[in-house]
Amino acid sequence: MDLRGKKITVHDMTLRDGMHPKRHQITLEQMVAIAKGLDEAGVPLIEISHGDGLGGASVNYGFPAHSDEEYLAAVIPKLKRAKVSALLLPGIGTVDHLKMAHELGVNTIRVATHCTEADVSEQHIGMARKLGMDTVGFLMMAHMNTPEGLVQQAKLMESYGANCIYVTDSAGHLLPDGVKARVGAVREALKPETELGFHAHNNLGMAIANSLAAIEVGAVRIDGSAAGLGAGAGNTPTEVLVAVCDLMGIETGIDVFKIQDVAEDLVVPIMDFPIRIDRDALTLGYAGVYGSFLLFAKRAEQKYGIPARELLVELGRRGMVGGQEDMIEDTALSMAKAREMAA
Ligand SMILES: C[C@H](O)CC(=O)C(=O)O
Ligand SMILES: [Mn+2]
Repeated sequence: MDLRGKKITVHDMTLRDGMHPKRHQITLEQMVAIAKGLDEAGVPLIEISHGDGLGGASVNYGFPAHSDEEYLAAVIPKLKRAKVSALLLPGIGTVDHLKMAHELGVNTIRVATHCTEADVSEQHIGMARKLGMDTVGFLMMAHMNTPEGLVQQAKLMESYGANCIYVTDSAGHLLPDGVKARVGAVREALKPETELGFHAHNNLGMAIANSLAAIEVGAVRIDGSAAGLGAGAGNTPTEVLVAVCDLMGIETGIDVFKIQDVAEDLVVPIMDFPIRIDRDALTLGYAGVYGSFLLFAKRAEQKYGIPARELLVELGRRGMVGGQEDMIEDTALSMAKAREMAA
């Protein structure tokens, strides 16, 4: 594929999706150091918030080391060029969170919904646009909708005021043809001025290939994460994406070696465990399960003795989606009881 001359905006997820494997415990010092490193490497847009978005601090999603306000207030003044985005899931984040982020200098708001529920994003997208923010609609678990279905959802978000729509492979389940079908269909259906983005998870080892497939059919914003720090087997590693793009003649504006150093010197040392495609992360991709369920399933394995892999397969079979985190423990409990009865 010849992608020479294309320009993309790399959007870094280390300090938001990376909060999942850190159990939302990144310190302010780590956050500032990594954000400054990303900025110096030329990353144009950096996402900062609880892993589940603004307002995610809760029993259901986990309490972070610091509030969204504290992270944003610590990082934003330290950046020279990079802009900051925040994720917001309606139902978790409120319009007040959105206003707080705007007041602290957040440039981009990404309003995330399940891929069949764009209608719940109207209020937040409308408010972000009213505030003059770069406003993105983020359709999660995109493998669970057809290209035609995604087009309808993307059009809704566009009609509410989003100037960019993301196809989000939350489970890392898509293969390049599936990415092309979805991103390509959405590209054809939206206004030419509406940008398209793609967010990958590397659970099947396809994050780079899928990101290139998305660029091929019109995505201009691509998410990455330094050293891949993100839910499941992580996101598209930003440093690998930048190197591959450089070789292919795709412009990112990011320094190939500086971003490697951020990954190696600042991000790998803070990992609580290696971000890799272990059997559980692979099962997320294989069974099409929401990336951030991984640690919940591993915890349930410890508590109820149900192997995380079996639990994840069952969650996939039941079609569980983000927001149903409380059902993970319920499912493990019922599987454990069923085993006890059968014994
Ligand atoms: C709340 C999720 O972590 C958002 C995301 O990054 C995804 O769906 O993938
Ligand atoms: Mn993600």
